[in-house]
Amino acid sequence: MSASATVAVLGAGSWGTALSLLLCRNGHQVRLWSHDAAQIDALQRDGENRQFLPGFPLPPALTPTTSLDAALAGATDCLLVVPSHAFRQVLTLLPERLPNDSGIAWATKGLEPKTGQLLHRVAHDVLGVNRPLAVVSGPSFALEVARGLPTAITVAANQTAFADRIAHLLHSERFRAYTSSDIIGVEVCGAAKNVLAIATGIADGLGFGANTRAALITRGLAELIRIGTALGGRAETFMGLAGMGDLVLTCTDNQSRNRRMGLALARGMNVTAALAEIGQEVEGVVTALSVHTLAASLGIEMPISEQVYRVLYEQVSPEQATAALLEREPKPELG
Ligand SMILES: NC(=O)c1ccc[n+]([C@@H]2O[C@H](COP(=O)([O-])OP(=O)(O)OC[C@H]3O[C@@H](n4cnc5c(N)ncnc54)[C@H](O)[C@@H]3O)[C@@H](O)[C@H]2O)c1
Ligand SMILES: O=P(O)(O)OC[C@H](O)CO
Repeated sequence: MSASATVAVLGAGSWGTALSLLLCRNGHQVRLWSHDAAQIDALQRDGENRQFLPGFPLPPALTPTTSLDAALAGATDCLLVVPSHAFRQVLTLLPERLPNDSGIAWATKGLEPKTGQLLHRVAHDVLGVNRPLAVVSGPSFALEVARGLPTAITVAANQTAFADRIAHLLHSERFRAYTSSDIIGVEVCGAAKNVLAIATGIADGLGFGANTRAALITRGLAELIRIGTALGGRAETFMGLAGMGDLVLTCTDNQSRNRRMGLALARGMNVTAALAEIGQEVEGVVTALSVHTLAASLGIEMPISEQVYRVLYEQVSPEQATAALLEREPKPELG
């Protein structure tokens, strides 16, 4: 655990709130910002985040605010936890409010929806390439972190000292933070695993068994490695917490909104209705489109992710998508 810091956490959904609780438990002060005044009113009134993470009282060290100036003034650290669709928009508000050399970390998992860019590339666009940047990723359901259940994640940064700083802020006996220098690999894992979690939800929803689930996870990992290494990530990253760890977590547990999207699609629900039922961000829906475009432009085969894209965007039924996967010709497993 590091000396007491003042952290601006930008994004007050379930993950921003859970990380804020963790930081407060670690002895830090947190300013939790939301763009939504009604949400901040509710946090102040209820003393908890009833909408996104009910049942966890907000400690005195946590100050909810709708003012970005108040959140950032004098903050020692800044952690973005907004959905990927809001990432650039929020990032753009930061340079005029932060010293030029202050680092920025994020725990968002996804690609920029309109461009398919990795989020550190968006950060380069907005902030330049010299600032310390870090991404926090890995198998971590907000609810379990809020409950203090043991969790391990990865912090990948462009500067070793910055990875160490963010890891130390988050690290505790119940939350192990490992460091990495592979931002690309860690970002690809966090984004693309969501598409594979939708696939596994579909398979489980259609009544396929444990064999199918294991096959999807393993062949899904091969897809992650293929696209991630083509984009410049290191192969070993995909075997770690941000890769295999998060893939297994989201493919196997119904706390995952992406997996629940797949289960809903298998019940015959359309995407809009399923999103409304889930009521929270489901990053894999837009990421499936970006992965489809990226894989095509890189000439990479991602058959499972491709079928998820077809179900989401081309009115292919879950049954047809499954049949298309099963009808593929045999091929060598490796290579
Ligand atoms: N929930 C988890 O367990 C978990 C774990 C790891 C990573 N993540 C990632 O964290 C990110 C946030 O997810 P979440 O689970 O907290 O989402 P959530 O659905 O719980 O909450 C979304 C939050 O984003 C805010 N928001 C929406 N549009 C915004 C905008 N334009 N500007 C600013 N804020 C906006 C909403 O007000 C809300 O507070 C996602 O990328 C997700 O993949 C989530
Ligand atoms: O609920 P999901 O599917 O967005 O997954 C949440 C986290 O990414 C799990 O690590």
